Amino acid sequence: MSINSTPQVVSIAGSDSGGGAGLQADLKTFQNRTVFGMTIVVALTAQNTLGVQGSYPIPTAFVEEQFKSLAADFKIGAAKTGMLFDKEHVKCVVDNLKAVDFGPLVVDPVMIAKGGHTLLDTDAIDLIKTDLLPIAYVVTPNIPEAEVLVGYPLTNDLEIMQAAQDIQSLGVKNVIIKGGHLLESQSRDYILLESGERYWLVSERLETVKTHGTGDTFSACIAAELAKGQPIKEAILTGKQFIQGAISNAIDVGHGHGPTNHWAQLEETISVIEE
Ligand SMILES: Nc1ncnc2c1ncn2[C@@H]1O[C@H](COP(=O)(O)OP(=O)(O)OP(=O)(O)O)[C@@H](O)[C@H]1O
Ligand SMILES: Cc1ncc(CO)c(N)n1
Repeated sequence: MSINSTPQVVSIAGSDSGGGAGLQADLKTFQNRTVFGMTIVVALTAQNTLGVQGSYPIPTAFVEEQFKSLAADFKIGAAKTGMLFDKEHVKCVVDNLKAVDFGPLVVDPVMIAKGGHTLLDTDAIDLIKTDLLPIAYVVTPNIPEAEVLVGYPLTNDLEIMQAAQDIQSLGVKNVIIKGGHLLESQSRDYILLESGERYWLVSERLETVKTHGTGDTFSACIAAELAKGQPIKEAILTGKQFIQGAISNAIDVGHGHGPTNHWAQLEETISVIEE
């Protein structure tokens, strides 16, 4: 009888046919970080480095069937969510997560693709706040997503720090507000942990258009490290080191906002700045 001792992780998200974001980015990241990766497909997109040409939901009954298949066989040590499509799918994912033990949950509250295509109906946002975040261990909004979650603009550090606290008060234990959208010479992510510890993770901002799927790759790496039993602070640092390595060692595919390099190594030049 198997004791399922190899670290296992699942991504509950949408497929990116272009391979740089969504489930494909997650699986590539899991492979790099040497955890066994699985998927629960919530939606499909026709997508490339130029944008999202179309999207299509998987029937919720079939999303549920995938949950049941995995729960019946594997010992999943961590999970992440990405593109959840609409309210009905958020509810399905929440109900199913409550019925299984997939370990700590990383929620990447994916809303809009970098090219502007909607990946989550806006009327699903309330349910993310009231039902998904209370069962999440970590949430990783970018600045626009954090603004939607808190309902006010984030224009300076103080507002970002306040937003992290307001998001934590929705019930999620650890909050990371990603600074990839801040136009500064540094790329700074703000972290508020369950313990109350708060700090910025700072790296050199890389001048590139090849940032398709950065958020997915970052959160997938955190989920992979949690599945291996890493404490949250180490898992987040590894996520930042991995995304820095994946952006800086560029690959050349597609004609638009190219994907990151999922076979890159960790880039260790990250500073931790206590608040
Ligand atoms: N140009 C860059 N140089 C260095 N780090 C970056 C850059 N862009 C993003 N990052 C880092 O990548 C991670 C993801 O941040 P970002 O804000 O881009 O996520 P996102 O908008 O959710 O991405 P996506 O929607 O493409 O998945 C963060 O750790 C951020 O600091
Ligand atoms: C399927 C999918 N999930 C997430 C993102 C956000 O990067 C994307 N572009 N596509």
